[in-house]
Order: sequence, then C-alpha cells, then structure tokens
Amino acid sequence: MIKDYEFIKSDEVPGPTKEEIRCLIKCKSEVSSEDIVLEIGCGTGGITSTLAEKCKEVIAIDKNPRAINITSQNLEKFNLSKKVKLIEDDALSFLNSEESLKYVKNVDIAIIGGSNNDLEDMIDSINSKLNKNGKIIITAILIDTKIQAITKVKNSGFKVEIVEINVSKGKIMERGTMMIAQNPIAIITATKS
Ligand SMILES: C[S@@+](CC[C@H](N)C(=O)[O-])C[C@H]1O[C@@H](n2cnc3c(N)ncnc32)[C@H](O)[C@@H]1O
Repeated sequence: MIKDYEFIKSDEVPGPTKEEIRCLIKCKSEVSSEDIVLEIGCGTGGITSTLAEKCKEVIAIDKNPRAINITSQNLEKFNLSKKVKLIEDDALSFLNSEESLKYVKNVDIAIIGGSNNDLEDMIDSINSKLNKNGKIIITAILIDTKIQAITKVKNSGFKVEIVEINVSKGKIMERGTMMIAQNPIAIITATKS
C-alpha cells in the first residue's frame, strides 16, 4: 500500500484519501487483475493509484485541471501511468457524451469521491455502464451525501453495505503517544445484482 507521505501533494487539490480508507476501499471493492475501474473525482490520485496497482485499467475523471496534473505526476512516480486513462471534464457531462463510449463501458468497479450536486444522475449513468455484480463505491463525508447515496442505490435495486470509519492515528512524542482523530467517512458499497 502506498503511504500517504509518498504522494506528491498540492494545497489546491484535495487528497490523497488516507491510507486506512484506501485499504478499506481496496478490500471492499474486491478488485482483481481483470477489473476495469472508473473513478469520479481522482483528486491527488490516491485511490486511482491504489487500485491501479492491482486492476487491469483505471479511467479517472476530474473536472479540476490541477487534480489531473497532480494525479498524472503521482502515476508517473509510482510507475502506473500506462494503466490509467486520465480525463479532465465534468464527470456527468463526460459520461453522457459520445466520447465516453470509447473509454467507459463494461465497468467492474466505479468509485465516486466527488460529485457536486449530480450524485443521483451520476449513479444512473454509471449503472448503465456497470457489469452484472459490478460495484459502485461512494465515499462521503457530508451527512446529506450519505443519505442521498444510500437512498439512490437502494431504490435502484443495488445490494447496499455502509460502513462509517473513525480513524485515529498515533503521533509518537517524547512523553507519550497522542491519538489524532481524522474526519469520520462513510464507505457505501452498492453491488449490482
Ligand atoms: C475529495 S477529492 C478526491 C480525492 C481522491 N480520492 C484522492 O485519493 O486523491 C474529490 C475530487 O472530486 C472532483 N469532483 C467533484 N465533482 C466533480 C464532478 N462533477 N466531475 C469531476 N470531478 C469532480 C474534485 O475536483 C476533487 O478533485
């Protein structure tokens, strides 16, 4: 697993998703060497890099050119560039475009880490390109996003699992170890039946 400190970072781009959360996403996704992964909102490239180490191919989309740039630098650093197609665009516009048909079809795993106000439409669009038994994994910090995501995937007929993770990481100091809490984050895993 790539460590958080190994990623090239930028103040203008969120991420990388913390190592413990990336571990869980990798585990919950059950990613294999045959899988085609779609990531919406690649940010710094934390999840893209983690899954690219194992899967066949990642199509990673971000509307922020700086995110695409920093993800590209990280993929280069970890020697994963060949496995990843980077797309700079608004995810929903891209998924609904003709061009997307060239790259996004028969998806096995889709990760949604950024969606603005388009989450429900995004889930519909991804669902139309998702293989049977494929998974959509949504990471959410806002309570509102969690509720919206769970309601949508449940009503769309997916099998749904949700875990909320509260990680505290030890900071070792001279006089003892202090546990530093990270933001709670929900991982919603929706499996297509
Ligand atoms: C929290 S960051 C993801 C961090 C990433 N998982 C990582 O490990 O580095 C969310 C990203 O989603 C992107 N984003 C938000 N809404 C989007 C949309 N509609 N289309 C494409 N990208 C979007 C943002 O630009 C941002 O870079």
